Amino acid sequence: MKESLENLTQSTIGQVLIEALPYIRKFEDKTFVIKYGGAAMKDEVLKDAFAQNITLLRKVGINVVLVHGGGDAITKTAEKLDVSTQFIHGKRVTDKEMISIVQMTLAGKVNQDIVRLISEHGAKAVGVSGLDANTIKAIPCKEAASLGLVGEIIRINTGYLDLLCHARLIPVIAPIGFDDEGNVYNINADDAASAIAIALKAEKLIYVSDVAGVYHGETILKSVCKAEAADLIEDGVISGGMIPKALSAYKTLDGGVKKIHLIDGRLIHSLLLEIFTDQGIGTQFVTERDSDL
Ligand SMILES: Nc1ncnc2c1ncn2[C@@H]1O[C@H](COP(=O)(O)OP(=O)(O)O)[C@@H](O)[C@H]1O
Ligand SMILES: CC(=O)N[C@@H](CCC(=O)OP(=O)(O)O)C(=O)O
Repeated sequence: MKESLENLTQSTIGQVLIEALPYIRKFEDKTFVIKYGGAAMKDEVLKDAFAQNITLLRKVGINVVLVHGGGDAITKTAEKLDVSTQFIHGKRVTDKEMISIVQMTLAGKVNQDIVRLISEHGAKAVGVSGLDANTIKAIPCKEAASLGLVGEIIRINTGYLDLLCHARLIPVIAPIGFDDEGNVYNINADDAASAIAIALKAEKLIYVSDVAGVYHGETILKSVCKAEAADLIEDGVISGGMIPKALSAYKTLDGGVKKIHLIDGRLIHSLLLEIFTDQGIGTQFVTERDSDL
């Protein structure tokens, strides 16, 4: 009995690996932008598994570009320094003192921790702050009067990111931007991932977050089109942090990226399941109902 169960397990494992083959062939040399956030950035086991997943994607020939968040880490650093934090519609009010904290936390600590973890698993990651090689050029966002130094991206230096990808390195990008006047801007990580995916003409943008997908009541929507999302936002079904995520997803679709997924970072190996299995997981954002699935 034990032997047959072992056989069954082996055959299942074999089946899963074989299922991955067409995807590995299809995605070789394609660019995937991954927005890394939520529990997969905090829990030690999930962090480790995520770094393994990223390493595997790179090793099978996918150009992986990571854009990380770190909102909680910024808030914690600010608290330690006795600086209070305020958000307006999900975006942090950022004055001169806060932008130093953002830069220090994202580019100095969060970014380098991710680079180290990926390197431990055998891929080579390069930390990229948006200021490095002029990667993220920004202007003050439309709400600058209330938000301060929060930026809207106007240009991505794709040359530098392409160079890293061609060298089979993994860019790990901290979402801060610069302008010609020497200002540094705090940029929402979902917005940064969107702009980078469009600029790199990515095959996919994947948001790794803390939910199983977009919920409508108890149901996880397998896909959600632009018109439905607008209704769900209007009805308050999509709220809070999901609003900027959904809006940035449709902006990315409009910018030419065809596949945008939201997956559950609390589920171990969710990235591999999404990319390399037939069923996929989470929610796909699509332009029109039943398109692009
Ligand atoms: N309809 C919805 N489906 C799923 N999550 C939703 C929905 N409406 C609001 N949310 C909230 O959006 C959050 C995800 O946004 P956010 O916390 O900003 O993610 P991240 O930190 O990964 O960028 C979820 O944890 C959930 O609380
Ligand atoms: C303007 C703005 O709000 N920037 C974000 C940048 C980090 C981020 O987006 O992190 P998460 O993805 O973890 O939320 C912030 O200061 O928190």
